[in-house]
Amino acid sequence: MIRFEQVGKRYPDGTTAVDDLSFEVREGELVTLVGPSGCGKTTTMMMVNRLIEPTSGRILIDGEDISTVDPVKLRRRIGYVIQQVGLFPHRTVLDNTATVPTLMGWKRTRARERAAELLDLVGLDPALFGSRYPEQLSGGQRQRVGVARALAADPPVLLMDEPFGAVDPVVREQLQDEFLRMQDAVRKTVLLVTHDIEEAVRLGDRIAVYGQGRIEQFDTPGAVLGTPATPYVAEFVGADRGLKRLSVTAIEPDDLEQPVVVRTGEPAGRAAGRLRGEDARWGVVLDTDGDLHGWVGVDELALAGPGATVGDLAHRMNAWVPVGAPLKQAFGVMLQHDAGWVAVIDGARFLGVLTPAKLHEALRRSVDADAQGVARDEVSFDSVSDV
Ligand SMILES: Nc1ncnc2c1ncn2[C@@H]1O[C@H](COP(=O)(O)OP(=O)(O)OP(=O)(O)O)[C@@H](O)[C@H]1O
Repeated sequence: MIRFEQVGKRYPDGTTAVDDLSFEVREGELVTLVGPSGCGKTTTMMMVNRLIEPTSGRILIDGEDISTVDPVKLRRRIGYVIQQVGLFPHRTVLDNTATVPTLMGWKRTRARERAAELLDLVGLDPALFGSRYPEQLSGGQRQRVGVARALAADPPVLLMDEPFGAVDPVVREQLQDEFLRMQDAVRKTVLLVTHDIEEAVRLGDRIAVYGQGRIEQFDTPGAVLGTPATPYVAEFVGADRGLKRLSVTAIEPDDLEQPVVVRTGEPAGRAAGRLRGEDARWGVVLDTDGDLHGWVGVDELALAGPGATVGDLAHRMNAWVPVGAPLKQAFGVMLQHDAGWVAVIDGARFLGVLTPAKLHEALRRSVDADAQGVARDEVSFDSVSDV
């Protein structure tokens, strides 16, 4: 969708801002550009909407060389969100959001309807916020309006330069979550600049890690954290990259252990016998539909009077996570409930339990998969490895 072919930018004073960039952002993909200050991220982004012209190479959008496209027309196809947001102070939130459709000649009512829809999408009630002025909003709300405005004309491409940079960490995480949910729905092709590796990992389908003026690694968050391509990348992503990797590795059914399962209706004595037979100190309790009910200890089953069923003695299971959740979430739940394992469910159905040993194995598996899995077929074009 957006393709950089050996793109370079050299300023008249001799500064090389970027050099020989080659990579591609696929349709509907979110690529984050991350790196230290001054490494050329913003320059890269501004070359896409021709606010900066490259001095070598070319950029294609949908196969079309953008240097041949009228910049004004080009920018209509490209939403642009910047940190300072740049809302017009004397226009209401609704009118700010309707700016681009209005410029494009939409009828006023249609532009405003669209703006209201967009405000809703970014979590601002248009009835409440639409008539306010930017100064009557919090920083996070202003950022949201910035995103709504960039999406108003439904551009296929979105450029975002530190879009969540100006807010505190809690609001920032909230905005990131909301943005991810929204991106799931609208599937824009997004280039997002950040200097924060956590943000890059959290948001990116793939990440471009910049060194000085060039890309050191272009890959999935898991691969960048698991197998950094160069010592520079390893240092940039941080010594705690193993921990960060927990957030991008999903729990899979193969990662799970199968503990002894007892049923709510089963007599306590019989269940105790089964658990002892398997040398288990506890069992997972499922109801008749196979849904997770709780857990029960072998000793309490053994001590129960005649006529007691497993269901009478079962404890609620608080330590559970859905399959597909990141390992980090499972680890967090283990710590929160001081549990040696967590149940993993699919809807209500019990799939198995994740133990610390299995968690470690899962992490190992994903590191190995990324190390061998140079299944990244487009590698030759993805990486700028010839430097
Ligand atoms: N007009 C200009 N003339 C000369 N050098 C420039 C000009 N604009 C930018 N540069 C230089 O190009 C390099 C890349 O700048 P760029 O703004 O792309 O970096 P960045 O990675 O976005 O940094 P930051 O995270 O600090 O915004 C920097 O060294 C910068 O000083």
